This record gives sequence, structure tokens and C-alpha cells, in this order.
Amino acid sequence: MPKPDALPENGYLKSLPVDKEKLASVAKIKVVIRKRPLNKKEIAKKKEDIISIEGASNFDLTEYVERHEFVFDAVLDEDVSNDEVYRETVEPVVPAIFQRTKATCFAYGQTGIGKTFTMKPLPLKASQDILRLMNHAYKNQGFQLFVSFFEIYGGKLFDLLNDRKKLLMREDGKQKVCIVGLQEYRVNDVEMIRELIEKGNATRNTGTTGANEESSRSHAILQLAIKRLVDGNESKPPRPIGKLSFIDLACSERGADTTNNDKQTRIEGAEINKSLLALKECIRALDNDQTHIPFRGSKLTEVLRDSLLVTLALS
Ligand SMILES: Nc1ncnc2c1ncn2[C@@H]1O[C@H](COP(=O)(O)OP(=O)(O)OP(=O)(O)O)[C@@H](O)[C@H]1O
Repeated sequence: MPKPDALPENGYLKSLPVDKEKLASVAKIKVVIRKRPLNKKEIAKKKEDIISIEGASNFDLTEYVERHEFVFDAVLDEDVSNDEVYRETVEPVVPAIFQRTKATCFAYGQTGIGKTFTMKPLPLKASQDILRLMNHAYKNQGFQLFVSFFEIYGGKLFDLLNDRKKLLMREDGKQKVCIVGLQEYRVNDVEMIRELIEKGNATRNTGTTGANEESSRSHAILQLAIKRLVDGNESKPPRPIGKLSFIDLACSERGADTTNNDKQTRIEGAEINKSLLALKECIRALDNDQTHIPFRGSKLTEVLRDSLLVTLALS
């Protein structure tokens, strides 16, 4: 995990509520699996639940299925609540964003697996914790919280909090990515954040695929940015400190699920799969500590180039 740049030592850092042990356990990439229950369609078709988690009881299908074992950083069973998902994934990282860390949390998997269901509650819970820290441990330290929400659809960026206004992505000489025109809202209460998240979700591009009636056809990226006043001066623009990005990825579909899709849905699917592959390549390169990370593989990875170092992936 990259060491966050130290903030000026002025005494208060010592009292930061950073749980170093928990944070170290997040490492560079943490992969958490969440098993979802069978859905109505699967129950109607009398499908069997063939995934078992160590320690959990399940049907004994050993006679019929091949056994594969996989190991992850954490595995959450189908009866685990969204609160527990938050505690296992995002919560340990929240204090670190006050120390110049930029982290990303996303859910990955094929359509209908529960990505949106899992991702939706996380930003609000994180905002609650950020505000709590700003109002207590970091009180009067000049920290401010900003929310932005945009989507990437067909390789183009749209502002979900500004009538889907088209946005441009630029890179400066230092390869710092800037999204020109993106509206950032300064927020200081949870209700305001809830409204912004709801507004963004309602504006998002969804459609129906062969496998999910309300399928995400775009990557939706919600960012919680911490900034800090320069010398406590309200009239100067605050300085960016850290960022938490939440991505609800568009669905990846298996070939077998795409047969009933129309032409537009298939074109969307190809674009989506291309960007998911680029994301996978970046994660693999990061995990192998490679010096070259192929961020330019897609708009998605370009946009996230500064935030992909601490990654919490749910599947
Ligand atoms: N853990 C869960 N518990 C209960 N219901 C769930 C769970 N996960 C998913 N679901 C339900 O399954 C359906 C599909 O979930 P969701 O839309 O989140 O999938 P998705 O992976 O985001 O799909 P897509 O990629 O097509 O957008 C939804 O009706 C959702 O409420």
C-alpha cells in the first residue's frame, strides 16, 4: 500500500483515529466476495444453490458438480447485511483519505450478480463517517467534503448531477487527470448527500439485458473528495487532500446471456467489456507491482489513474 504523504506535523496527527492495523490489512488491493441469494427467476426454475462458503451448510452436490476452491480476503455469505459489507470493505479506509490517500471501491461481476445492490448504500455510509470525523477528530482543521457523480457511457463522460452535461477529460503535464466542467458540491450534512446520490442514480443510464431487467449500461462513478482550506482562508480555493471513489460498473455479460439483446445493447456490451478488460489489466499490473500500469486502455482506467492504488473490489 502506498504511504500517504504526511500532513504538516502540528500535533493533531497523533490523535487521528486511523486504525493502522486495519488499514495495513487492506494492502493495495482487497478482494471481497459477497454471495447473493437465488433470485425469483432462479427459484422459479428450481435452480440449485451450488456455492458454499467454508463453515456454511449447503446442499451436497458433490456427485454432480466439479469442486473448485477459491481464496479471497473476505467472503460474505448471503445473509450478510449491507452494514457488514461496509464494515468489511470501506470503513477501514475512510480515515486514511484525510492523510492524502485516494482509494477506489468497485463491484465486479456479470449482470444480475448484485453489484448495484451492494454498491448503492456504501457512499452514504462513508459520507456519514467522513462528516463524523470532520465534526469531531478533525474539528476546526479546515477540512471540507465535496461530492461529484458522473457516468461513462460509450467512452464518453456525463455529469449525473448536472443534467447529464457532457464532460471532457484532460491530463496535465504531470499526468494529473482533470474532468473539465464536472460539478462538485460542497456538502456538510447527510441529507444533502442522500439527495445528491438519489438524483444521480435517477439520471443514470440503465437498460434491460437478457439476464437483468434493470441493468447498468454505464459505469457510474461517485467521488467523495476531501479538501482543506489553505491557511484557514475561506477566500482561496481549498487544496485537494484525499478521495474515495465508488464505481458501480456496467455489467459484463456472458456470451450465453446476450442472444436476446438488440443491436444497441450488443454494441454497448462490446464497449463495456473492452473497458472492464482494461480495468482487469490495470489491477493485474498493480498487483504484480509492475512499473507500467496500462491506464490508457480505456476512459474508465484513465479517469481512475490517481485512485486505483488502494482498491477494494467486491464480486
Ligand atoms: N445480496 C442480495 N440480497 C438480496 N437481493 C439481492 C442481493 N444482490 C442482488 N440482489 C437482487 O438481485 C437483482 C440484481 O441485482 P443488481 O441489479 O444489483 O445486479 P447488477 O450486478 O448490478 O446487475 P447489472 O450488471 O445488470 O447492472 C436486484 O433485484 C437485487 O435487488
